[in-house]
Amino acid sequence: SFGGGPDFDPKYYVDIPLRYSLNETARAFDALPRLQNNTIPPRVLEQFLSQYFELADSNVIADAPKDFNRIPQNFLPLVHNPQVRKWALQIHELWLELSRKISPSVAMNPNKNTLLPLNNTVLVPGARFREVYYWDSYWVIKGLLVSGMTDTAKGVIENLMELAERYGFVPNGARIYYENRSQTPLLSMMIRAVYEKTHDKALLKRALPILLREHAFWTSEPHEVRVRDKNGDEHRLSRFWAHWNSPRPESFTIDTHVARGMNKSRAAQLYHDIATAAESGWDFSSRWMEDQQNLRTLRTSMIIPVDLNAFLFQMEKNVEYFASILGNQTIQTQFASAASDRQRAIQRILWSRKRGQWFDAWLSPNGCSFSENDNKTIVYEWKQKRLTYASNFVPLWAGVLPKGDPRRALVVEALNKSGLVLPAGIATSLRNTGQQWDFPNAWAPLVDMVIEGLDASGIPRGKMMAKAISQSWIRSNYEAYHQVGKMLEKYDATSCGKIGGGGEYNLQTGFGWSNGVVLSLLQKYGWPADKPLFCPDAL
Ligand SMILES: OC[C@H]1O[C@H](O[C@H]2O[C@H](CO)[C@@H](O)[C@H](O)[C@H]2O)[C@H](O)[C@@H](O)[C@@H]1O
Repeated sequence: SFGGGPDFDPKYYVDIPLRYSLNETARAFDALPRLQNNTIPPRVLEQFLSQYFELADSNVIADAPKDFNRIPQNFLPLVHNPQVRKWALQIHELWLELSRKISPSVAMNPNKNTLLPLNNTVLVPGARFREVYYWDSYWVIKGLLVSGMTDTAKGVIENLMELAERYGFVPNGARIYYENRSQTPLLSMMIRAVYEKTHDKALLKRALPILLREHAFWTSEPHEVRVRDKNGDEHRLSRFWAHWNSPRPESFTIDTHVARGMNKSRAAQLYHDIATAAESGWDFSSRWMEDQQNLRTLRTSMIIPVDLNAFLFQMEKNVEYFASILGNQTIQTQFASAASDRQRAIQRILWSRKRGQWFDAWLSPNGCSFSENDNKTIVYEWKQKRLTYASNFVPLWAGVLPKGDPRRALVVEALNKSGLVLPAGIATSLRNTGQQWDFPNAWAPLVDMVIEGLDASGIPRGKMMAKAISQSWIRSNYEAYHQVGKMLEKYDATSCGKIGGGGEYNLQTGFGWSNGVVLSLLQKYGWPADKPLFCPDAL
């Protein structure tokens, strides 16, 4: 509905293509009649929209990828239960609903579209998310590989690489209003997933210079910061940082409401921390707030996040690996050393042996000195904020602790006792703030990283936990699918089949990463013929 009702979504309006030129549209808008309080009557505005704007999806074309087969060859060989197979095939079929080609009109008329042109098939998350998203694509690719759609997966990577060539980083999503920030950097993991399936060296050759550029983006100021450990040794770690200090166009009305009553410079700082939270993928969460219930106290850009640094460690290891395959010794050595520096920094700054997990470090805006190596660079003071979030366990997945390291057992135990492991997956945090990246929501990407981390830990208890979490997650997704008829963006970890909620927009359906995670977990663990799929209490 238009005019600020419960279903009003500002993103819808910034996504519609213009029918005429920007100038012509602006002139017509300025000429609209206003009420005494300078607002435009809703009906006049609606008429203006239908006259001057195209339909929302008129710049994309539904696409059936060539490598899609209704029954893929060798599909889920370990799934023996017919009910599970039937559902998995329904999920597989959803790739058709989420596949789009960008209309040539987008490249021809960039000023009439906020959508960015892309040459290959685009896989969107679903519903309001009508464009490709950076970190979502990793779990979409995992699912596409299970579906035997390797060429489509390569096309998704090629799209992201084209964006990275254009901007020097992969933007949050393929819209012009996402150009000011990136998102959780998982491009190297996507490339590794496809390489492990195809052994396609040409892909690695094409990707290597792009990954070097992406790495430089995350390891230069303002993303990179310097800190000293207790012994006085200096380390470099990274943070999220959007180049934006206005309301997000896709959430304009929401952001201006959050910043109401603030002076200009305080509001600009808040808008920056809002966009920075969007770069983290955790928009929004108590994780970034000074006062955990108050969005107005976001400090995202002054936090060194555990997960970001774990992802960058993984990127460094992947580049080292790709360079070794391509026979590029210089890069191999350079990235081996970057990875070991980051591993040391993560352990010295973010690790807590006592708590068996890693915590985000909060930078002090006032307490800082200058680097001894170069007396212009700031070295921040910092403090770990010891709160429980699913992100505290991402380094286990990223392999920050080497194989056989006894600290892995501490992490498994800490996760087991954390309160995050619930009957229907992994809660994002322990705090219910009404924000979507908090309790009780459980998100497919976090659940997948926790499961994969536990499974790879080499600790028998961790392996058992991984399997049990996978089963409860699949059951919960199925139960919700059975009720709603759709795959969802997020679920509620407290009860099997319960749907997620909270946040600034309504619960979305589709849904790329949820589909990818169910398929990849079914590929990994299978499902015996006699194991029931419904929630335990529904049996
Ligand atoms: O429109 C509000 C915000 O929506 C996006 O964030 C959420 O959806 C993404 C797509 O599934 C997901 O990647 C992200 O983790 C979610 O929080 C978008 O990424 C934000 O930039 C945007 O402001």
